[in-house]
Amino acid sequence: MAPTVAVVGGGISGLAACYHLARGPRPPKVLLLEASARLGGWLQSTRTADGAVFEHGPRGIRPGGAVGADTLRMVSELGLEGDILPVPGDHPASKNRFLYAGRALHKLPSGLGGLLRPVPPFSQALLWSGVRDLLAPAGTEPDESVHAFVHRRFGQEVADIAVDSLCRGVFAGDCRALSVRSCFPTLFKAERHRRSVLLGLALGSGERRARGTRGDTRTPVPPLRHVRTPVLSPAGKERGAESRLSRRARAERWSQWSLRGGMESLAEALVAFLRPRGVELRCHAPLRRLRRCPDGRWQLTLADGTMMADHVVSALPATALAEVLPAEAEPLAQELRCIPAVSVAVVNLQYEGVVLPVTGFGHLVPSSEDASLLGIVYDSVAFPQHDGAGAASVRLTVMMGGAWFGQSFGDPAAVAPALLLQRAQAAVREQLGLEPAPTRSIVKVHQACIPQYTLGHWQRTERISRFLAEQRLPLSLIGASYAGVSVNDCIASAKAAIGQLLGRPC
Ligand SMILES: Cc1cc2nc3c(=O)[nH]c(=O)nc-3n(C[C@H](O)[C@H](O)[C@H](O)COP(=O)(O)OP(=O)(O)OC[C@H]3O[C@@H](n4cnc5c(N)ncnc54)[C@H](O)[C@@H]3O)c2cc1C
Ligand SMILES: C=Cc1c2[nH]c(c1C)Cc1[nH]c(c(CCC(=O)O)c1C)Cc1[nH]c(c(C)c1CCC(=O)O)Cc1[nH]c(c(C)c1C=C)C2
Repeated sequence: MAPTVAVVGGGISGLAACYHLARGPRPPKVLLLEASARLGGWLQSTRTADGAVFEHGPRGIRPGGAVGADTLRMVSELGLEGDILPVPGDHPASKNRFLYAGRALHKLPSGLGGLLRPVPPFSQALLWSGVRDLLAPAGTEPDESVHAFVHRRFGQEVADIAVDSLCRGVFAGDCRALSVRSCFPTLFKAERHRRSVLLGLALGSGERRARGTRGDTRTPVPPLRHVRTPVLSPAGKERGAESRLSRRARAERWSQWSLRGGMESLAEALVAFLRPRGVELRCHAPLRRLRRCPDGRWQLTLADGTMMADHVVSALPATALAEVLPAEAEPLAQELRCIPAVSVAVVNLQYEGVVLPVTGFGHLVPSSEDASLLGIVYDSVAFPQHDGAGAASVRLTVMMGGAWFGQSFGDPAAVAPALLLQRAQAAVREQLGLEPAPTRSIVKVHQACIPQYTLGHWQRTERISRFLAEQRLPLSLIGASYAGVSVNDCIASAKAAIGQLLGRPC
């Protein structure tokens, strides 16, 4: 009888794991368990009757690198090629990003000219920060906060303004708490291998090729029928032939892409792929308890009974997995509880008859300017196809809270949506000068939605890997909590884990 694999968590990581389990020859029996009423996790798009699309989670995926190419290959195989909305390299949303600092918008410098002269909000030419990096000795610490690392290599202003904002625009996090080794492994390795970050980025880190993108904790795993060995998978880098879509993305220098029906259509296409292949997809099915049976299989306790599985792939947030582990896995649960996640308020706004003062991807706000307001995405610039029918509209997404949610708004479970809407509208008035009231607004509070790789995260994931290996648990850990929060990283971690489980690259 084919072994049973239970995938727990129906976000993009869990769905991608099912996809790789189902598409090979002689697939195991696959069951996906999702606690909520829908599949897709943070991939959430609202489609309105007039054809507009509002993203409440990810809105753009990067095509570059091995992981970006792998996602595009999957998108092609799912038949979504015709739905792709690319943002080419010469588009304003690719070229222009802004910072709101000193109560004004500033375009982030690009090109040589922007580096040679002082460009506000920076008081000196960024060239000098580059020179500093080329001359500074290499660091010796095994990990450092992102802020400390950038301060040491590029100086205080770059750390306080540029990198503070970058960490808010990717992790909704505080660069003084986040780990450079885990959040920006390319920068960390560039310094380690070439002494200078810029040299490392220009020449490549000089590492041997076959390593994961974010960590190096991969454990070799025998094929599924023999599996009693654990997996904590970093985003995998094994490459197949480049897809036509990926070649096109490279030729047209896409900075990001979306889908005509919004990012949620990626989850829907995966569901449509999985159902006819016999994968059982169960919503309203929260996993309550995992227990190891004497024969080595797992017993999964659900709200309405129990089931057995030979292998469990956890695509849950780390803290959710910690809640269901058996008592004998308490050392693992303790590590998992130390991987926190921050909450983000996402407010979508649509305006009619207004013009943005600048055109670009959006702007970020350094924490020193306004800790509570992370940034504003100008959605209608990158993806006007999502504006819907009718008058030309401006669609914006205001993101608030993150690592500063508690101090700014209190408990995310109790905050009033009206307060968030008011704060978002005030920010749009103040920072973009749009005075009229929006014609449409949607407020969402995403609790614990972006994991934070804090200082020492790499040691935590190593200890987790070691525990899984020593205990020989038939358990794979994938998802945003471990080795990259981007959609690409989540899909790549699923692919790597299933490749190890099946004993062949996916
Ligand atoms: C506001 C926002 C903007 C973002 N923007 C971008 C972007 O532009 N580009 C990009 O690449 N990435 C972006 N990301 C990051 C990316 O979207 C996420 O990291 C990714 O979607 C996480 O997917 P996941 O499957 O690992 O986790 P999740 O989506 O969190 O899925 C986990 C699933 O597990 C379920 N679950 C929890 N407990 C249980 C249980 N006990 N039993 C069963 N099921 C359970 C949950 O209901 C959920 O569906 C953004 C994220 C957010 C929140
Ligand atoms: C203001 C808050 C946020 C915005 N987006 C996110 C948050 C928390 C989440 C997010 N954004 C990106 C990723 C994926 C990272 C990856 O490795 O692909 C995630 C999880 C993409 C991204 N967005 C910005 C940057 C610099 C990046 C990194 C990749 C890239 O260069 O494209 C900038 C940015 N994000 C937001 C705004 C308003 C903004 C402005 C310039 C929203």
